[in-house]
Amino acid sequence: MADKGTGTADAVRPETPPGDGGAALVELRGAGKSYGNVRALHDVSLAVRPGRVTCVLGDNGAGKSTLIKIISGLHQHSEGELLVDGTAVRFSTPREALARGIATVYQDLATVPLMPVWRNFFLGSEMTRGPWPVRRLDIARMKRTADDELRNMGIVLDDLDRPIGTLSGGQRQSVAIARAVHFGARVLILDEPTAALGVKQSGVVLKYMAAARDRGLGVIFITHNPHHAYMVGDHFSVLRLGTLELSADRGEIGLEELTDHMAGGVELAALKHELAQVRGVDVQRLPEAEDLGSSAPASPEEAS
Ligand SMILES: Nc1ncnc2c1ncn2[C@@H]1O[C@H](COP(=O)(O)OP(=O)(O)OP(=O)(O)O)[C@@H](O)[C@H]1O
Repeated sequence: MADKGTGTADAVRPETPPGDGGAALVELRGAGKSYGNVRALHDVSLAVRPGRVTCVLGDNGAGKSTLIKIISGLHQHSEGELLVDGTAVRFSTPREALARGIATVYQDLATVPLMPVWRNFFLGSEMTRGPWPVRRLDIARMKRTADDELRNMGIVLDDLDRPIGTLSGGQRQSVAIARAVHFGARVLILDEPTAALGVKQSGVVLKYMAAARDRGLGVIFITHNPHHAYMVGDHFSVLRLGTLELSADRGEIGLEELTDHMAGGVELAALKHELAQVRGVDVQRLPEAEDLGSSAPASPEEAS
């Protein structure tokens, strides 16, 4: 199929998956969710395997948020099954999902901008020393551990005392990924981590997403950008109006075809056909489907 090997994609995403897939960490089987009489998700099946990036793509309203809310314990599915390590579960709270190693990094990141990087790294799980009642924060150990963990992921920040709000969006996302890895995530859900970022910063985040995958995590990458998905993805699930429109492994689909499956390809062709009937509209000047997605991320050289 077309366009399997763009140079940039190969650089971030090696052709041979680092993990063989293995048994699914998390699986949806015919899962669905209705909000009152709005059916947001219907009959969706998806497997998240260790050492692999599973991309969930879809346009606005496709059901991406609903899907991650089910897996992360914010909402319960109203049809089908959610399995963790092969056993059917029904989470009541995000804490229950976290206890099973399912961590979610949301776009807003829930950080405290004025606090230092190391403090945000441990927010809510601070290290302490000394016996009660003279127990104190173990600042030196937290700084050292945060530095080690960030370096292990290849993230080098010159000063961990900097307020996290002064880091770039890509760096903040990267810190959040390293944090989830440190606190034992086995499944990492990333909710549109590149949506608000420019080309270079998107490349940075994709690089650390690949690093988490290389450490054996199962990564769920939510995005509406097929270019970003194709840089790191091992599997692609495209949602449309709440149902699974495509489910394909990397070897089964090229970037061009993936882009066509996203809103844009088929609709644009139909729209062009309609517009061709309207006087004064030059359909030849309309963009092609692939031009509609936001720009592809930087090459890793540029991104590093
Ligand atoms: N709490 C809710 N109550 C009623 N309807 C909802 C609720 N949350 C989502 N929906 C509806 O479910 C459908 C899927 O929404 P969802 O937010 O999962 O899509 P999405 O792919 O994440 O979209 P976006 O990219 O715009 O965030 C939409 O039609 C939406 O209006």
